[in-house]
Amino acid sequence: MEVKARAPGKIILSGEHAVVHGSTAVAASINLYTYVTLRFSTPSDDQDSLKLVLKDEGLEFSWPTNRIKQEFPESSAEPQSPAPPSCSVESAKSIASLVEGLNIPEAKIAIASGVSAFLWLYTSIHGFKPATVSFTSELPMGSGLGSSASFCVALAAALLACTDFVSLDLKQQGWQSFQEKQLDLVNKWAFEGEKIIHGKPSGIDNSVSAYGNIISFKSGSMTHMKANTLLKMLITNTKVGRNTKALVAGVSERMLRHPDAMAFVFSAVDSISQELTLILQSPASDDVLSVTEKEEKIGELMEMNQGLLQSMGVSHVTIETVLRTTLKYKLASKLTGAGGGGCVLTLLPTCILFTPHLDSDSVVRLRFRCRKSSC
Ligand SMILES: Nc1ncnc2c1ncn2[C@@H]1O[C@H](COP(=O)(O)OP(=O)(O)O)[C@@H](O)[C@H]1O
Ligand SMILES: C[C@@](O)(CCOP(=O)(O)O)CC(=O)O
Ligand SMILES: [Mg+2]
Repeated sequence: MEVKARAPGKIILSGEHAVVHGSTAVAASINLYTYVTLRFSTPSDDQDSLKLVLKDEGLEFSWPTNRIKQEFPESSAEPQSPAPPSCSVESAKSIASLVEGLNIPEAKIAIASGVSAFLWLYTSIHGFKPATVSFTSELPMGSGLGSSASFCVALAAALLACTDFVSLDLKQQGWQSFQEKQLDLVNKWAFEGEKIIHGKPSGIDNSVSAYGNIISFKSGSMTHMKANTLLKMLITNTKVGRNTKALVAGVSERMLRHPDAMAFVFSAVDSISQELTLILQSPASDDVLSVTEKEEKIGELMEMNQGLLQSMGVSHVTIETVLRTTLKYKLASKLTGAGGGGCVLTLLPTCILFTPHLDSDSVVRLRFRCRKSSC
């Protein structure tokens, strides 16, 4: 049997980092996906191992089932419980020992946390059952678009689809969607995977990847938003690699050094996200002036959020370059995701016809034409 699953990446419109400390954040899913294919071995395959294939990276790993049994003597080839366990210190050691022997190339060592999350989710749900699991993704890894969460959500979805905890008609062709209750389960398992990759995730990335659309999120609880506002966002990838776990830890350390000042920063972010939530949900309008007014407010909130992200220490010189470039065109931008490089969001007013143009020096130049007669 072969099961394919996919889960989307995301942009965070406001509130990254602060959301880890209890502030509200707003995120939307995007149409770039991570895909996973899960195929359990049959006796004719003569394969007594668990294989992980990371197609985009050109990497393939394999663990003999005996080796997995040795590290997880309690595990069985069948799922024990629908509730996801947290990875204990003992289990983390076992996973580290399974990952250590892989000789991952130094340049791709960041992948180790993804492999660890894979091993934890796979062995917790399907024990030492032999299988081949392949991944491919449209998302740039480590760029703030939630590749880690979409990896965990897609994997949890495929693994759970092959259990009795989730009833799907696997004989049916084409994509099927999970019901709300099943998504809750997928989301809980994916969160355990994110914990392994991020250290201390807020849960916003896996939630928006699992449920899609646009959500507001605070202290582990999610509200589906009925957004009435069409927003056009340009995503610029600075191509500066970074690691969410280290950036999140850096903000927590700053919080410990300056608890009072940081509490004000987080509280300001909370107000920004709440105001953004209200604007996005306000009634739609065809009137160009009120649309422009809304967009100006959203742009201003994004700029304020960016300022607060700078004060958390998660901006980067390349992010500042994108901000300066877009500001020349009076466009508001902010980093999205963990920052430190990665992607930047720019709000494109809906009145603008926009043509991104890649010059020979590989720098994106922007060309605009305004549809409004007033500007
Ligand atoms: N397709 C994938 N295959 C293997 N690991 C992945 C994949 N996608 C994400 N990961 C894991 O997630 C990490 C990136 O997550 P993170 O630093 O949170 O950035 P982001 O989530 O913004 O892309 C990678 O270094 C890797 O460990
Ligand atoms: C910084 C943070 O708010 C978002 C991280 O997103 P990403 O992994 O950079 O895509 C962390 C979190 O909420 O778990
Ligand atoms: Mg991530």
